[in-house]
Amino acid sequence: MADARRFSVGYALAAKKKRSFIQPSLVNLARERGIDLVHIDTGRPLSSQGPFDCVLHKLYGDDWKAQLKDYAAKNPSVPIIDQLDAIERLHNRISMLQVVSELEISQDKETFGIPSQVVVYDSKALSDSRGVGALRFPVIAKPLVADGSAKSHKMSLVYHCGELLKLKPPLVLQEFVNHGGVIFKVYVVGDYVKCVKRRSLPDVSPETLDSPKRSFSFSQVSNMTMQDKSQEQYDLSMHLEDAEMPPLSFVTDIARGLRRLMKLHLFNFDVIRDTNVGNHYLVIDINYFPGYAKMPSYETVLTAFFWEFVHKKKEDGSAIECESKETKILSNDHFGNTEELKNK
Ligand SMILES: Nc1ncnc2c1ncn2[C@@H]1O[C@H](COP(=O)(O)OP(=O)(O)OP(=O)(O)O)[C@@H](O)[C@H]1O
Ligand SMILES: O=P(O)(O)O[C@H]1[C@H](O)[C@@H](O)[C@H](OP(=O)(O)O)[C@@H](OP(=O)(O)O)[C@H]1O
Ligand SMILES: [Mg+2]
Ligand SMILES: [Mg+2]
Repeated sequence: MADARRFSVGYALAAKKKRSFIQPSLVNLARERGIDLVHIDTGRPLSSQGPFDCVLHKLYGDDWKAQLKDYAAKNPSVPIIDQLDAIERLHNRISMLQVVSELEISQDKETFGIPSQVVVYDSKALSDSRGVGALRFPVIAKPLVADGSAKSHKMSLVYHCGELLKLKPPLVLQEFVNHGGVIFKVYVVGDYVKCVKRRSLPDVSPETLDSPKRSFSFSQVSNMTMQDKSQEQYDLSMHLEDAEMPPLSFVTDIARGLRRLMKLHLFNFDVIRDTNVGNHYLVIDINYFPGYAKMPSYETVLTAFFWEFVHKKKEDGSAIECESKETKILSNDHFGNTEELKNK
């Protein structure tokens, strides 16, 4: 007999995130599968809302943290996607990438790592060449904190060390790695992994480095929408269409390893392929609860994820842990088709 029980997934999201993620197509598909997506009003105590079968959230600030902790203490059987301390690791661009070096994955044909980087806490270190260490220019200066603000996405590509003095710490100086102007974004939703291509910064030639070129600022280059014609031109010149994807098994291994170490269900990471090496990949960014609406078939994938989550809870009678033994794993092939792999 069909399961007539309905489930309620409470979501606490900033207005912009709500607009992009809570699309009618997702709400309707989830509803058809017996799952109601319910807005959480952060102006009222969380504990007075619900009941929920699980809580989904991406908000910053002490008030929300206190609300969620209070709710979790009063409702220990309601799973929270994801835990605050696990998410917080991604709010600092140093701790965010440390986890990559903890991955234990055999590296045969393809290898991976992170770019060389240093953290700079005060301006004095920028005028002292020891502060910059052995970094090779150009470097990308990234705000240390990744807290979802527009400021935290404002980066600078710096060609010469004299230009560093203009920057405002705390920041991370990360070696810029030539990667053919194409970035791979790997979306993770529980056990589901999807890799897509996006445009990125063009390579920097040795001639450019020899010229007195000035640093420049940019923000969220992979999401940039240029005027149609220039966008087309740019993608053509970068051979975006032709760029070879990294092997799916390789990115999936990294994704599953990161998921297990970080104890997170919802994130994406950015990977570039070092053009000088060819089969060496660098993880440069990890984002909690990214823009899933940009992922193909996001409604199907997210609905399946919620379904698994609430049913798992129902079967066990308890909140599920990140490392629980899942019997049904959603996977995807190179063509983006979703398939179910049983008892993997
Ligand atoms: N080390 C690097 N070498 C080459 N290009 C880089 C490097 N780091 C970042 N980039 C380029 O800069 C862009 C922004 O960097 P990053 O992804 O760290 O910023 P972000 O604001 O956190 O991005 P997102 O919008 O994905 O959260 C990347 O998408 C890529 O195009
Ligand atoms: O708003 P903050 O907390 O900074 O998070 C952003 C992430 O950093 C980005 O990675 C998301 O874009 P992508 O899904 O293209 O990576 C981006 O997606 P969005 O702009 O579609 O919401 C955001 O999720
Ligand atoms: Mg990024
Ligand atoms: Mg980011």
